[in-house]
Amino acid sequence: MSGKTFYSTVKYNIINIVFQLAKKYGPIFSFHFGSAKAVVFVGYEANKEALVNAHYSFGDRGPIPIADNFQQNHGVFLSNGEIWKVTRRFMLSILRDLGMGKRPIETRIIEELQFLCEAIQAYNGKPFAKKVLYLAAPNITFGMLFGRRFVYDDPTFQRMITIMDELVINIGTPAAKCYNVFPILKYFVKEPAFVMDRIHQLNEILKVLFKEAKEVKSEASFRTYTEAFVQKEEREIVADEKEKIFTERNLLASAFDLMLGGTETTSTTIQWCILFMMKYPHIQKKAQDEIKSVIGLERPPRWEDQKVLPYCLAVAHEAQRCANIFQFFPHFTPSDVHYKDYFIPKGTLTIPLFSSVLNDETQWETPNQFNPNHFLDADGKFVKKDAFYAFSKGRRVCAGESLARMELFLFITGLLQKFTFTPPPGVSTDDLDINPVAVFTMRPKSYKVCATPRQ
Ligand code: HEM
Repeated sequence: MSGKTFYSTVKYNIINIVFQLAKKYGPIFSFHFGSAKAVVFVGYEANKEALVNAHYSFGDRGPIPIADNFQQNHGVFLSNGEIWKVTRRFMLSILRDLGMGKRPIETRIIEELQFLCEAIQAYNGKPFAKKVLYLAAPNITFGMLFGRRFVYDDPTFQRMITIMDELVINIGTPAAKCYNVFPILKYFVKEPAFVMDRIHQLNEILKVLFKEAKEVKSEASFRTYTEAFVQKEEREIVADEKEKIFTERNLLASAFDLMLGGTETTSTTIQWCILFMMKYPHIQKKAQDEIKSVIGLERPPRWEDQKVLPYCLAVAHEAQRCANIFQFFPHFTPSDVHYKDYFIPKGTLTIPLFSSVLNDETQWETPNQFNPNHFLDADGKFVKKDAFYAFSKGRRVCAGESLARMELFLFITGLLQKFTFTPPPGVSTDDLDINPVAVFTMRPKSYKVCATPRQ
């Protein structure tokens, strides 16, 4: 357990404010959000009730105008109704067919881990920026979309990463957040136009990559999400269905969802984890000792090793809990709801506050500390925690959860197997800043890290 309090150092901590409000008004309360009313769910019990037990009542996606401008009720993240239902079902089944959470993707992740280790090794123990830790996860998603990986300095790869980065920053600026509440501000805020421009650029790149991928002949019925989607599109045209769902518009929108879901989230969590490992070297050492004694330093970790590496698995989960990259995601009531003693009208914005569950003191022994023991029993065995809401729960639960879990365990364990991570010379563990930067996600601030190969 770390001696330092995690959240005592986090300035402007909205969660603490919300907990104070919940103490005064109860775990479900409303406030005015621009001209609209929003209902907030605070803590484990309230969120479980809303997201799991009453998931149909609170299962629509709430509006995020800056992103709705380009998704226009397509894809999965930001859509509702029939298009969401059909596209989500299709996405989940294709990702499963492509091996999400199973051996084919495991093999791909382990291969990508070697490339990441080589990129880190090239710094020869000298400091490198956290950006390097961002490079591996996108290639897993890109493989599912385009059927290939990219070398890290490939200009198209770099351009896609840069665009995603610019989008994540610009969707989350204070001005963009104001625009989301008051869309009338569109004439005064630069972000909506900037975001649309980058989406346009990204779509042009995607179209070229889809075309290139189509030219590769393969025996399999489909090799990528894109191929499976286009086959569906062709069948829909033949069947002449009126409400077409498998359109190019929806392909671009759902590919964007996979890119955002599959790059920013996992990569940012890896960056957080390495920061925590530098900050709490005794925890890093304990994880490394476990790896050395159980699988050694040569054979890459496998997914089934999670059963014999409980401490590493706990570190990956605790990194996610403390990183808390999505504090909440807006939901919406699809119809009038009579819930407990409340009447919540159709179309009300509801905010399940994941952070309030991940920091709920009734569920976590030391919610404000980085403490892998949260996920271990007295015998050191891994325990699943129902209050682990990093991926949300219920109807809108993250569509890439099993992929993300596998990536995080394998990348984090594989990195700790090969390297010891320390702050650059002249920087102490106390100097390491674990306050987040709030963009669309909660990111760690810029940092540099040294990686020393383990013998
Ligand atoms: C550390 C990694 C990840 C975290 C923490 C994460 C977290 C989340 C959260 C909190 C939501 C919103 C749920 C809600 O509205 O209640 C979400 C939705 C989603 N995620 Fe993830 N995610 C991760 C990785 C991924 C990956 C790897 C993919 C796909 C390859 C993905 C695809 C999606 C999609 C498509 C949705 C929209 C689901 C819907 O609205 O029906 N995510 N994720």
